[in-house]
Amino acid sequence: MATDSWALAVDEQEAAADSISTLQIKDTLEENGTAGSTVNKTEESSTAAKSEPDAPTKTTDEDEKDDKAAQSLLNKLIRSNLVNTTHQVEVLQRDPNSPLYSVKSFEELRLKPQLLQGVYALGFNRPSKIQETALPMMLAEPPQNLIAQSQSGTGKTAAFVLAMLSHVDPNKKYPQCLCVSPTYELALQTGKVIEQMGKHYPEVQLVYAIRGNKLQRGMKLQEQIVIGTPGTMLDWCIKFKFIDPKMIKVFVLDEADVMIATQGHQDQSIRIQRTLPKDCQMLLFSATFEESVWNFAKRIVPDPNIIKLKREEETLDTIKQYYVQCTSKEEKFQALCNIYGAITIAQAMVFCHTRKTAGWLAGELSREGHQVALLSGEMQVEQRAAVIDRFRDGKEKVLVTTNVCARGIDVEQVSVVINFDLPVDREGNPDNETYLHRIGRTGRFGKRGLAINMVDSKFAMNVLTRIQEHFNKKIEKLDTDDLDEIEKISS
Ligand SMILES: Nc1ncnc2c1ncn2[C@@H]1O[C@H](COP(=O)(O)OP(=O)(O)OP(=O)(O)O)[C@@H](O)[C@H]1O
Repeated sequence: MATDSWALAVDEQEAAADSISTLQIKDTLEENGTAGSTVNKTEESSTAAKSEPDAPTKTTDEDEKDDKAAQSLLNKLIRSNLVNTTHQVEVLQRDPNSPLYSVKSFEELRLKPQLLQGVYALGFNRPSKIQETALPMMLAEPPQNLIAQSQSGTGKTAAFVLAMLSHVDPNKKYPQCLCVSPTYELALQTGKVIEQMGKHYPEVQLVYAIRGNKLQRGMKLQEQIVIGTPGTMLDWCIKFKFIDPKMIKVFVLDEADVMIATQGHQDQSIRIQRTLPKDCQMLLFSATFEESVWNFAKRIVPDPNIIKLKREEETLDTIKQYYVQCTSKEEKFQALCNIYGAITIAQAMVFCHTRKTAGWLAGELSREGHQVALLSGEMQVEQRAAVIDRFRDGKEKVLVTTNVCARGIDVEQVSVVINFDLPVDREGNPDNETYLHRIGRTGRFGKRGLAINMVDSKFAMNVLTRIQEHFNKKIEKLDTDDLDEIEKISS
């Protein structure tokens, strides 16, 4: 296929994606004026969050698009620290005979002093678990390829940013590192980390290869690091030749699991990769590692070392589970009020099936005098981040949300989870995984948690029974008209 025809196809694809969404980025996110960033922000929009502010209230979870990119951005926006992890690192070396290095301090990595200063300025005292093993591999000579998987917030971004900054030659004024991110906003977030970590290394410059950042035809980029989305990056390499791919030393593909969720991104990334020299270091990161991600990773990264951080098994062992039998949503609301009247609940998350129910319930609860936060799919990502942030700070005591909206978001201090509606999939079958994930968050770190399920129909009772069977754990019946009985559950 001629270069121009596929580039046109990419353009059309991106334009179509852009027209769906209208995410506004807060000023704080757009402060990218430093380190030579040449970004034209006026034309940007994104596929990260498909918000529909004027759309009528939808009634099914189906409408609440499980948008991985939005979720990932949300987690980044609200996170101020490393995720607490006791996970084990699993390492698969390309050459099992070569010694495996891991470092316990940043000094051991012999970083450039400007970069060490940047690391400390960010408040990092020591490498995170994934960084302990990944950094020596990434900084090794000759460079090693790496596929790394660990949950969000474990320090992957900081690790590859440090690797890119370490590998560039600031005296050479052309691109040497390419970093591909699934969306404009995620690229911007990574760019921010590059700017912060490279704060004391101003000779290294960064440019954003994103739609709307229009460069003059025929120009050659002078910045050493280019970060962007696959379509534009590909154009800049092949169609416009702003970048000479043959000079690239490090290629990073971030958020591979999000990347493959967008049609076309996979092909574009592979096409970029094919233009790079054989000895270019290929690094791929992903929060999850299902088969599709793995297949993609293998095509992008030849002869990889592989690092995996195992996710902690969620368990229902430390959680007391109850159900309350009702006949309507009004009765469920009353039961909820009774529970609140009888026991002191530090913070609770209440899950509803639809946005409509969530909105209604939040309204009723605040009329009862509760400090309620509502997290809903129609909110823009940044509004959602603000809501979670306030809840995490304890400004609100109850967070009402829908399952889709809150998936993958960790609020660890919650002591009670209430399933106002039980989680079901689109066919109406019990969604055991979501149940475990919702409930599992209450019993973290050995603390005892409490989960209360509201049942208002034969259908819901059947779902509950199947959940019980699946986990082989009894869910006790709770009579919410009996205050003594409710009091007992909190002891
Ligand atoms: N060694 C470290 N010490 C302290 N904080 C760190 C360290 N490494 C990273 N962090 C901080 O922890 C948070 C998560 O790190 P980072 O964004 O690199 O994780 P991630 O695995 O890339 O997550 P995501 O997949 O969501 O991007 C950030 O706020 C980052 O500044």
